[in-house]
Amino acid sequence: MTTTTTTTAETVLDASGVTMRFGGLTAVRSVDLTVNSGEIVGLIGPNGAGKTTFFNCLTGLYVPTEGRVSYKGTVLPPKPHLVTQAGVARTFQNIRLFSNMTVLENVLVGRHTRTKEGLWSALLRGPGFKRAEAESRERAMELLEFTGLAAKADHLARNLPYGEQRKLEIARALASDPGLLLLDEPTAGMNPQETRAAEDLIFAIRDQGIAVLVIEHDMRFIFNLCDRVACLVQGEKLVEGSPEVVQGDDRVVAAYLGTPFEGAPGAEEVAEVEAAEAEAAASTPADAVSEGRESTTRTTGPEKETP
Ligand SMILES: Nc1ncnc2c1ncn2[C@@H]1O[C@H](COP(=O)(O)OP(=O)(O)OP(=O)(O)O)[C@@H](O)[C@H]1O
Repeated sequence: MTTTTTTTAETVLDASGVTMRFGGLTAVRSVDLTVNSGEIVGLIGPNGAGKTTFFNCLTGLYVPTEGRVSYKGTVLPPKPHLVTQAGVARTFQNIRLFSNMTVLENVLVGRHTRTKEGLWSALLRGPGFKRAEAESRERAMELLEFTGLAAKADHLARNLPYGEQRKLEIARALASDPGLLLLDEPTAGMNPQETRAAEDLIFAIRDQGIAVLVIEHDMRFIFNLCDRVACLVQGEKLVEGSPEVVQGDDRVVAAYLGTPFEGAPGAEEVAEVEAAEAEAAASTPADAVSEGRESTTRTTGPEKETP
């Protein structure tokens, strides 16, 4: 496995031995991944490889069966709001906006982890609350400027075109002032122009000092954007390295095409099943005829006539 490590940068995210099982299914198996300050790291892999499950383990939505996730040297608590408070924000594969709230209100919701005013202050609307509210609005408007949505601050979220809804999700995530932003398929459903704009936005986010971990299926986007890319296959990290290294790795191509290769995650199990099936197929016809029953393993060809 090829690994590129930046030793001088601060480690922002350190996921170590993360495993997530759902009953008998191991969706993520012993995955290690770091993200350093100033980096954009990509997470790729075929459908069902475990990418979103891994994100859910990082953000407290799932409690990993095994493993540990640290942010800037501190182990993250397995509760989404505490993870956000610690400095890790995320967007979702399926857009999760408050569709009947305005664009500005959506960003203000994302701001709540950074406001200190409590319930009584909010109910009494005292000077502390008003000051905090004004600051939140100012910050939210800054973020809308940054993401190019300021002109639509008063529009209902549901009336935004799809690409802008994705941007709004990012603005809302940024409202919690994260040090690490996790993006789950940020360009899904976007046209090429919107995808290019999303790329520029993510570069700008990185330039503001926020490390980024991004899941994407658009390979051109990911290889253009990322400093480092990790490829998951059947829950295991198969390859990690620079975009050039990952792009040129035959195992990654094979994994996407579904071609089996030596050492592939799950390949041993597949080989065992295939061997057992071959053995059964070789022995079953004679047995089946002598015992007067049909083979259940054979799927093609007519039954052979016995003289
Ligand atoms: N809550 C759950 N309960 C049971 N199985 C789950 C659950 N969440 C995910 N899985 C399974 O875990 C595996 C990994 O799914 P996951 O959604 O993480 O893959 P992915 O790489 O994000 O896929 P995609 O690219 O299609 O979004 C799949 O087999 C999926 O069916």
